[in-house]
Amino acid sequence: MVWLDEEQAGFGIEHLPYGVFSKAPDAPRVGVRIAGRVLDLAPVLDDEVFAAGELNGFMSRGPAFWRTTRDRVTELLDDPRRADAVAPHLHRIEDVRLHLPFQVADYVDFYCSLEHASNLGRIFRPDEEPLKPNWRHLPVGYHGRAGTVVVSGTPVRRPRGLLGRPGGPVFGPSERLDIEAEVGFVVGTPSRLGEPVPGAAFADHVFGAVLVNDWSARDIQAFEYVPLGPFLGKSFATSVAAWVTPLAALDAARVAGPRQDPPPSPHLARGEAAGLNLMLEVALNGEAVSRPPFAGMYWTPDQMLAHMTANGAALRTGDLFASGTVSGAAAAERGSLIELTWNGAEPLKLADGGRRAFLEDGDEVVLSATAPGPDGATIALAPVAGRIEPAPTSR
Ligand SMILES: O=C(O)/C=C/C(=O)CC(=O)CC(=O)O
Ligand SMILES: [Ca+2]
Ligand SMILES: [Mg+2]
Repeated sequence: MVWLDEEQAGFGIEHLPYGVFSKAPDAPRVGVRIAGRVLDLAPVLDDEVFAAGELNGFMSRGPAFWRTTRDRVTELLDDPRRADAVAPHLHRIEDVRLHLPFQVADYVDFYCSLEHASNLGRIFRPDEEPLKPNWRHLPVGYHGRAGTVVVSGTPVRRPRGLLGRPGGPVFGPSERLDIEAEVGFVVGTPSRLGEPVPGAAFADHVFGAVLVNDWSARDIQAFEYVPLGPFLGKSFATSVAAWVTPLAALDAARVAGPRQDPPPSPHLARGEAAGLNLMLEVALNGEAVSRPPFAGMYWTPDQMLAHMTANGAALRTGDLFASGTVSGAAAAERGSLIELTWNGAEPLKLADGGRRAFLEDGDEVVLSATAPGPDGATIALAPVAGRIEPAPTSR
């Protein structure tokens, strides 16, 4: 098919992620990505739910509707006889603006990588056991700030905050600005308050996955977060990719999670092949500095869902829950600079001759990921990018 000639690896017909785009003077609306193009869904599917500037309405309709939509889009794009009818509704990605794909309801950030949690324990609490006693019993998490989730490409302004100093804290620009490479899951179907959602119901509620960069100011975080947890050190911006990969596109990427010892409580029992074989990449100013593997995450996404609703907390359309930093066992698989540079003690040596302990103004970070697709194809999760801007100078 003519528009598939310029196919970009990972965005073939087996992927079809959803996003929100606009082309002046028209208002933002829902599109599906195929190779380097966006298909405008409202006119081709003749449904007003796609004429909205967010995926929430579509996502709230539930899994049967997600499935028929995906089938219809696949058919439309696959059938050469439809090409003339579809062509006017396909736009080149370079010609459109991409928006935050969904209105974020609640944002939860987990801490599911054993390697990441152990590394941070060693760095922040060198005199203690790296893992707290609760860690192997539940996926530890906290509530983030939904209103500061931004779409890929949005500049990230260096935050200011109280930084711990021997003579007492001083207020100033963070000197330890970091990234966290994470995978986020987006809730489509809500649940009722008071009714826990078991992990087995994951596909009934979760619409899809996005890459997340949970920017973290380690110095602000270190001073503020005992005992209630991360607050301003992580709430200045959290970036998500512009395209949400539907769960159905990740079927071939499903793998068993690692063995859990001790076995979790029955309400957190893990489903079969509940892990995802995603290979992440962290690029700093165009240079790959880490390749974190998601397949080894100790707590799997179904367990995150079961845990966050175990007390009866309701799910809302647009809830985003992220895995926490993805780190593997090898040094080159760590998903944050604080781990890659061991809290700045071992700066990264970059190809351009530069060194980095933490992020400098002007640095650009791009997270990307690939996963096995059907029939040997590869799925590329859409990248999430952000560039650091200097801290504000006024008080
Ligand atoms: O272990 C700590 O004290 C701090 C951990 C984090 O900052 C990690 C976090 O936000 C959760 C995650 O991304 O894994
Ligand atoms: Ca995080
Ligand atoms: Mg909120």
